[in-house]
Amino acid sequence: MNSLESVDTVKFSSMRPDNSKIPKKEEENEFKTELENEETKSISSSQIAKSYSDILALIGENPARQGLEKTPIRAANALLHFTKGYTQNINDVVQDAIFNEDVDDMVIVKDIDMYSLCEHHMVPFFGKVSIGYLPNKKVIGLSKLARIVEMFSRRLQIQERLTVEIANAIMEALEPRGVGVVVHATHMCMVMRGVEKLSSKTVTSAMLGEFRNDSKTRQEFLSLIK
Ligand SMILES: Nc1nc2c(ncn2[C@@H]2O[C@H](COP(=O)(O)OP(=O)(O)OP(=O)(O)O)[C@@H](O)[C@H]2O)c(=O)[nH]1
Ligand SMILES: [Zn+2]
Repeated sequence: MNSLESVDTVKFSSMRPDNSKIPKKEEENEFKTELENEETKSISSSQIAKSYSDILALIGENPARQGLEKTPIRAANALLHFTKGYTQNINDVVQDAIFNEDVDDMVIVKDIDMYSLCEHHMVPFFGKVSIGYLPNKKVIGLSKLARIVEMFSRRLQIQERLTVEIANAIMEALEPRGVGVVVHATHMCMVMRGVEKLSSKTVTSAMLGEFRNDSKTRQEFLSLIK
C-alpha cells in the first residue's frame, strides 16, 4: 500500500478489515473523550504528513531541506483544519442556542465569510453566505448560523451541495416557516488553473418552505441581502 492509500484508509474508509462498518465520525464522537479525539487527530496528522513528504519529493523538491523540514506536518494540520467539519455534527454546533420567542418577521445574517475546498481538485473556493429564515416561535443564536456554515464548508464540497446542506440543517434544527440561503463564491480551480477566469463568480441558492412557495418572501429576502 502506498502512503496516499494509507491516508485514504485512515480518514475516509468506512469498513473495517472484518467488513463490519466503522461508525460515522458523528456517531463515533459521541463516545469519544476529548483526549481520544486529540489522539486520533495526532495519528491522522502524522500519517498525512508522511504523504505530504512523498508529494514534496514527487514534485522534485527536497523534503529534507531546511525550509521544508516542518512543511509536511504544517500542511497536514492545515488540511485537518480545512476538513474539520467532518468531526462536527449539528447538535454539537447548535447546542442549546434555540430560544422560544414570539417573533415571526424575517431574520437575516448576510455576508458570512466562507472558505471551502472543491471536491474535484481540492483547491479552495471561497466567498460569502447569506442566510434568512422566518421564525416559527423559535429563534437560533446568530453565531450558530455562522457555525453551521463552518461545519459544512470545512469539508470537500461542491457549492450546490454546501448551499442545500446549510438550508436543510437550519430547517431541521429550528423548524422555521422557511429558509433561504444564497452563496456567492470564487473557485480557485477556475482562476489558478483550468479555464483561468479571474473574475468569474458562482451564485447558488436554496429556498425552502415559504421562501420557495411565496415569491414575496423570496423577493424580500433577495432584496435585503443585496
Ligand atoms: N457544479 C460544480 N462544479 C464544480 C464545483 N467546483 C468545481 N467544479 C467543476 O468540476 C468540474 C470537473 O470537471 P472535469 O472535466 O472532471 O475536471 P477538469 O478537467 O479539471 O476540468 P476543468 O476545470 O475544466 O479543467 C469542472 O468543470 C469544475 O469547474 C462546484 O462547486 N460545483
Ligand atoms: Zn475544483
